[in-house]
Amino acid sequence: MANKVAELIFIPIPGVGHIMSTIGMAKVLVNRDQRLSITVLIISPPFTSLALATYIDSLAKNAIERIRFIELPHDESAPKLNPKAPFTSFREYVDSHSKYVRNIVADMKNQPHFGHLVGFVVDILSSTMIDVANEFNVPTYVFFTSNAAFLGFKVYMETLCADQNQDYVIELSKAEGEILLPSFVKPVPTKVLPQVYQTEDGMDFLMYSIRKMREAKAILVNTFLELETHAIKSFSKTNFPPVYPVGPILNLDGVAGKSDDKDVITWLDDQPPSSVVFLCFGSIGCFEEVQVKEIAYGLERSGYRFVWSLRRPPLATQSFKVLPDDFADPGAVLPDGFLERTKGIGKVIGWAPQVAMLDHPAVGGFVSHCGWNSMLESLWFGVPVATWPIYTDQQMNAFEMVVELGLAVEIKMDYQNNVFNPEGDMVIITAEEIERGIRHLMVDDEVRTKVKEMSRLSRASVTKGGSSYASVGCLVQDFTSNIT
Ligand SMILES: O=c1ccn([C@@H]2O[C@H](COP(=O)(O)OP(=O)(O)O[C@H]3O[C@H](CO)[C@@H](O)[C@H](O)[C@H]3O)[C@@H](O)[C@H]2O)c(=O)[nH]1
Repeated sequence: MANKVAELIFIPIPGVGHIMSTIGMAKVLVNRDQRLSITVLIISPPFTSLALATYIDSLAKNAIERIRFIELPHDESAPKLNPKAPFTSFREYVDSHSKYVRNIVADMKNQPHFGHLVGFVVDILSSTMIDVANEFNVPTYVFFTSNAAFLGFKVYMETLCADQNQDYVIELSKAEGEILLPSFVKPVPTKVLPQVYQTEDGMDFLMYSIRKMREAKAILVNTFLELETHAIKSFSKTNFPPVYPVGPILNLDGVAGKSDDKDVITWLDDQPPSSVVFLCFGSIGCFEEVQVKEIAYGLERSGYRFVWSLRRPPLATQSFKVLPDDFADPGAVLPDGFLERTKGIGKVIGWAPQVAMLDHPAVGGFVSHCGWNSMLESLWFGVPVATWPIYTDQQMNAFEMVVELGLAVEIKMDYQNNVFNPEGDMVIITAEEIERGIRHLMVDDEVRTKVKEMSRLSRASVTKGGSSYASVGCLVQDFTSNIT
């Protein structure tokens, strides 16, 4: 009886943008085939994040059939995050949990109700767990939470490093101009390449993780063929493991925030259709006070109704130990009288019920940091985006959305802020640029029409007969092929 069940071990990393879609992937799989059973091992976060803690808490409260969650012990002796080597230290932190993974899986395998272990599904940031999967003689699959074009960039950089040396590649990516990447049709300006990979730490991580990914049996990417046709096809010319576009994988239940979440939805109920601009910068995005004020002026001048999710940066002394949180009093950083003057037309909130807001007919435009989940959510609900990327993949996502695919308008594509890059130059986007971007966002019918069409395609891709539906079918077949 037991061997009729195919068991998978999922190891997401503790970050809102990663864990939610990885668990979303698990849900898609168990809903697709009832012979699948999944254990998700939750690594305790090495930083304080209310949003993440709330999400992890919610997992224990809302049981999902055939998915069990196991929180790994919080290990005080685990390596600490080092702001000077964020990638390497985060990887080491995650890797130090291998011993718990090994023990838990060995234990589960001894239990009578446990089925047939068929594989591990890991994140790029937990790719060392491939070694643990090997100890159990099962293959590993990587679930890549960003997009195919960005994955293509990483693979290309790793290939270049194998041909040249790492320092040469870092210098190349810093040089002004454009670079041809196999996963993009258009030349990519080097100014949108992630600064985090222009350091030894970033490049070491990139090299390590892509090499590890080469050991995987397949790569699952949270994207769909109709959106990233070129990028997805570009992998067929490489010797990278097979890439399966399985998305969009969305968490349509949203991430519960505070109890007053409902107020903003009630407020939206009273606004005209497509009249409200929604500003939100993901689970980590935040700005210095001087930039906050420019946003406020830009919004006010645009005259549009708005909902603005404004988050407080961590204190410098808390660097990497605490993630952005809601302001106790946002008025303290906003221009004098701003909240009073905009009372009738706008709302400043903390953590936003983003999915419910994008689904609301009153929301007509989304100013976003271009985190990949936010991009997929905006496309799903057909809400056009104005791009304001902050770090990692976001500048390239903005370029892909605006230039490569024509599915967004630009406020900025190459912005990086000081909160996460204290040694970089302080760049301020002015109120004029913000006002211009918002006006463009709210009146550009061409982009709006394209986004609506992509919304239709994104929904079609995950329904029976769709491209991602077919990819998931192939994977399920693979997972279940050895059970009787
Ligand atoms: O106030 C908020 C802010 C965020 N969200 C949700 O949180 C998720 C945020 O995900 P994403 O848009 O991808 O942003 P990040 O949290 O910044 O995600 C990280 O992970 C992504 C996937 O790898 C990357 O693309 C990003 O650059 C990286 O920062 C989305 O589902 C949002 O709906 C809310 O519900 N309310």
